[in-house]
Amino acid sequence: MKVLVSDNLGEIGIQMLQKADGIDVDVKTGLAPEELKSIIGDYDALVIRSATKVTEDLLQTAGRLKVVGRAGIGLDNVDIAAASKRGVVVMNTPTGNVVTTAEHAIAMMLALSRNIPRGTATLKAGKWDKKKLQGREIFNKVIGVVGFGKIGSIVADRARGLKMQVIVHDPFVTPERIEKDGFEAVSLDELYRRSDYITVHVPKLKDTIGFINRGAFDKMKDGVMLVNCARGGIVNEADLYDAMKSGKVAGAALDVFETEPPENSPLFELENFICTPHLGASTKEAQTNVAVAIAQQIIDYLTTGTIVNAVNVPSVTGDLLAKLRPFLALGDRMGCLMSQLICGPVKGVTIEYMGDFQGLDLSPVSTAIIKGLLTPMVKDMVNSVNAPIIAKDRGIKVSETTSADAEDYLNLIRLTTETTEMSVSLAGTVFGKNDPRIVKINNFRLEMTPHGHSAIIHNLDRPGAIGSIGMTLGKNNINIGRMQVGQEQVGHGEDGDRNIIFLETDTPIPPEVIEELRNLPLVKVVIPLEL
Ligand SMILES: NC(=O)c1ccc[n+]([C@@H]2O[C@H](COP(=O)([O-])OP(=O)(O)OC[C@H]3O[C@@H](n4cnc5c(N)ncnc54)[C@H](O)[C@@H]3O)[C@@H](O)[C@H]2O)c1
Ligand SMILES: O=C(O)[C@H](O)COP(=O)(O)O
Repeated sequence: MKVLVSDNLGEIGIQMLQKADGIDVDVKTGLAPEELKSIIGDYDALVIRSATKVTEDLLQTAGRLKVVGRAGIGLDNVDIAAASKRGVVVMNTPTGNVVTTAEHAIAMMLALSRNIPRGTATLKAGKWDKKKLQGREIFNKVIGVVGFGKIGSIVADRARGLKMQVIVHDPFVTPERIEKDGFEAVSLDELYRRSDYITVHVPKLKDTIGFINRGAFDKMKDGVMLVNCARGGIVNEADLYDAMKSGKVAGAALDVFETEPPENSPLFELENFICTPHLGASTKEAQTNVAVAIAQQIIDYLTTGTIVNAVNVPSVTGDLLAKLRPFLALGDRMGCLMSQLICGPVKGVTIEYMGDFQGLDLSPVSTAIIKGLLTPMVKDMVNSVNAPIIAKDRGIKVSETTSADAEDYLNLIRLTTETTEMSVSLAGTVFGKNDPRIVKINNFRLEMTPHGHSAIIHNLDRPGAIGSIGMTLGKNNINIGRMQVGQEQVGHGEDGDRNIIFLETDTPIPPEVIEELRNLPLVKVVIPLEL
């Protein structure tokens, strides 16, 4: 496995990757997009921060790429939809730099309030501007925190420690939750109206781009101070300039910009504007945290398939993976078997989880089923990242249910597929700890270990039927490794007059032998299977 580190990653992360068995690491930072494009085809994993742009164009040439690991939080520089379509897992490290970034927001607020950057610059320039640089206390001032996620909630907590009055706006967090943490939840308009300081900690989304704009500034208190250590573009820089010029905003501190690095920003000419070059996460501690986290996540994914902190596929930790593995294997095989039993375009899939699954999150199992079902249709294009997307693109409606009743089993997964031509249902279970079995196909009960070369044969339940099948295979030199016979249920547990025979053979059954079997008088249906 080859890993390319294309942005500055803490040395400890590079060392971890270098020490990992079976992993080769190249560190090539500052590459131009064309240079990166020319080499990305050699790599299984790409480790980035915010500088490398992972575009659709780049991904098109990244034939081997399995995972993009972001040492940090923001993924604005990654085309996640394009990565998902190509089956590339995108992971980040959502917690490693949150304390550091929250501290940066607090530092910006204090630096702004006490004119620290100007004090430093003027003094170094030989001036003693003591009179001009009078600041303001933050004690008892109102700070409005916009976005009460990981960073916003730490900022709120630190501001409380500084004896500020903290008000919070986050439409996706209940007021009860905000109040439980001891803060006042308010509407955005109220936050604008009451705050002496406003600090922004929201992601850059369709709804948050430019949402601190002229209209927002108009609603703010005169003399407000603004801090943005979240993402460039959340604050409209042209409107901020006007609001500062007019005196509405007494000071602003930006760590992030609409364009990074910003070129000739008019804000730079304003004395009460301070800034840092996207330094929010840049402390030794945070960079160690995110480097260690991403290196471990990449190693785990490449060596054991464990997925942690992926944004485009459910996280499956090693522990959970160990418990889920038998069900993942069963789900994948059930999907694969189903794809060979149906004909016609698939309209919908219903997955029923019945019985005891020890409280496990089964969404990865559903993805494994869909992947198994789609694999024969789209081959290598499908994997556990893009399976749900491909199903959706094909108009396949997937529904899941759970219930306590698992018939005679401890746990049972029933998969029903509706195509334009038929409806097929099959059920599987895990025996013991790790033994997947198919136990029902439509109304036929059986006990099938789903792997290898096999065939399903429907025959009339008459003397000589099974013998004729065995003879035909023997005559053609095909050894039966295992044979199971089940009976059709016609209702209330009664058996019908058809058998279903499941055969495992040592070698595939050639098409001409399948035809021979189909021509036997008591045989009705022969379906060859490769599982
Ligand atoms: N400057 C840096 O170096 C740096 C470092 C780390 C993170 N960040 C950025 O900081 C921001 C916050 O990161 P986080 O880890 O706290 O994210 P998070 O996902 O934990 O929290 C974001 C919060 O914003 C809320 N939110 C979403 N839309 C909102 C809206 N319209 N109004 C109010 N609240 C809204 C969400 O409900 C959520 O609680 C992100 O933009 C992230 O990219 C910057
Ligand atoms: O999203 C983040 O983690 C921060 O913006 C930090 O970005 P950086 O890793 O490029 O400093």
